[in-house]
Amino acid sequence: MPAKLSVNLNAVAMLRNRRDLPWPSVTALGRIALEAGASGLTVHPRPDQRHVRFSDLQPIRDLIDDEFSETEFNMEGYPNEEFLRLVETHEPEQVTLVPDDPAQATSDHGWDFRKNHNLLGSVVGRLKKKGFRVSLFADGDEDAEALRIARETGADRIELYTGPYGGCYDDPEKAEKIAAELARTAAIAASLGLEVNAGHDLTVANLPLLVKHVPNIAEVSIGHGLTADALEYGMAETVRRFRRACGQAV
Ligand SMILES: CC(=O)[C@@H](O)[C@H](O)COP(=O)(O)O
Ligand SMILES: NCC(=O)COP(=O)(O)O
Repeated sequence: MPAKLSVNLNAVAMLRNRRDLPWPSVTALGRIALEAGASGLTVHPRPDQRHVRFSDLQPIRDLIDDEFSETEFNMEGYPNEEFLRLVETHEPEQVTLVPDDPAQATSDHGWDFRKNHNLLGSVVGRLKKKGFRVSLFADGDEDAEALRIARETGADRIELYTGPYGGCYDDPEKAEKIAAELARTAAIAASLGLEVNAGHDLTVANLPLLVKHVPNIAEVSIGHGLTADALEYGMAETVRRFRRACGQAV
């Protein structure tokens, strides 16, 4: 089954925030992405609202409910009380928990599952009680014990952090090596009953090798590289290009 594509709208929101004007519209670009066959929309409402604002969340929820009910909303964030309240208010189908410090420039590492198993156990328990699918951001080099701990939190999925893989755009040998390590981690995760997502710095160029090595990726969430391409090809054509790169028949 080819990986599904969830379009991350952070970069669209970042562009919108440059001026006190309502364009580019996060929901308008989200609609084009879903019309072109994306399986969902992802946002990462950071505490400083540098890009996606809390006021963007309900319009995205309404867009999916009213016009694309077969697609999904995925919210990413650090599980502080503010974020958990946003999740419980806007009810995304999936919540992706990341260990980000508010001052971080971007998400650049996964959870230390051994160190955070109490925090994650309690937060995942709260989210599972409310029926959310929970994914935990992972470095992708975890051993079986760490992945077992991740599974024992009650989480449904891990999301492989593919930043280092994306950074190998000029080093095919290193890309191959990292893809093989991600495949190893994904296979152990699957054997423990965890589904596998992936995301960060993925592009049309690097997706084919990743999905070849890691055929059990359920969903990739992509924003930066996809938005860059959308400036060149338009959002609709870009989503089709990324879907093909995931191995989808388009
Ligand atoms: C979790 C992850 O890798 C990305 O989805 C993250 O949302 C990127 O955040 P910025 O768009 O703020 O860089
Ligand atoms: N979880 C990854 C994501 O949503 C987007 O990451 P990027 O493509 O903006 O690097």
